[in-house]
Amino acid sequence: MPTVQLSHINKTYGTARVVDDVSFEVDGGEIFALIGPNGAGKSTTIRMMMDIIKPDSGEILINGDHLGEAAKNRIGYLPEERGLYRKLKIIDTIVYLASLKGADTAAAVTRAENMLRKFDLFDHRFKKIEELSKGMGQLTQFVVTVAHNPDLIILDEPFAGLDPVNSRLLKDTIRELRAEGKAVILSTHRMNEVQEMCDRLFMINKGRRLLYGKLDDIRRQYRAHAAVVESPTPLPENLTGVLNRQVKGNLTELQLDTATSPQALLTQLVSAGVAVERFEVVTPSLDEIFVRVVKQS
Ligand SMILES: Nc1ncnc2c1ncn2[C@@H]1O[C@H](COP(=O)(O)OP(=O)(O)OP(=O)(O)O)[C@@H](O)[C@H]1O
Repeated sequence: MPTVQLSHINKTYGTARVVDDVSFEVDGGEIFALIGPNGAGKSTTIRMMMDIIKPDSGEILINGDHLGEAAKNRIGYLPEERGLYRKLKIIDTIVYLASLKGADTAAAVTRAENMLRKFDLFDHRFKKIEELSKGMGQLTQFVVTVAHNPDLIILDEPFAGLDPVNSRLLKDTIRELRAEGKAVILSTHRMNEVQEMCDRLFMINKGRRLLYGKLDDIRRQYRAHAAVVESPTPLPENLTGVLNRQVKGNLTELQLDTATSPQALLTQLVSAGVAVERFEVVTPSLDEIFVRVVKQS
């Protein structure tokens, strides 16, 4: 059973349909990206998953259940606008919020303390939130988000403002949560992070689905008819199907016509006796796919 399942969700503000027939599901043990340009409908979709606002129509199920209190307690949400009570100590914040979620507070504290150790925040656990730096506050809020051991973890721009070391620590921790079987939804504008972290994605624009599927499948689908060849000797001039070539040292990037597959090019190179040291089909980055797909829509 999927951890979260959205079926045919619609939301209209005034006359604007800001979420239009959106359906997707996220399973335990995966990191799922919810991406799209500004104003696409991501936050509205997340707010509906959190039951902060209601969809006009459609269904949202958490572990197969409708969004009641029990189902909502299975969610951990890190909002983009961070907000913890500034006068409260880290440890008290964790206890308070875990108890609000109906969790065993002792278990939540143990879980949180282990994470605080990882983030080098354990010695700060009796500090007030207002005494923390921005990055420390952000990591603390992440710990608070997952302390009650939720099944579904929704993270809105979780890496914003973190230094490279903390960013890596947080990435590792998110991967560990995936390994524990959690469903993680990552909403971000940083495509390199999606490419690095996520198994599947949903791209929304103007409330509608643009892309939905496995990251690898999507990147393969948008592969260009191009290949990069590394060879110590220049490539033959008379290769069939090559529209354009760019040479940089031992590397040559070849643009192919639509009738010529990269495999056919490789066969030609091998039969011409070229010493191919590396051969790579050019796969666009998610960033390039994002720009292309949004422009087309
Ligand atoms: N409370 C509201 N009342 C009216 N319109 C709203 C409301 N909330 C959001 N919208 C509109 O819904 C659309 C989607 O907004 P949403 O915040 O979901 O986008 P987003 O994808 O999260 O964008 P961003 O990446 O900029 O955060 C926008 O056109 C926005 O103006």
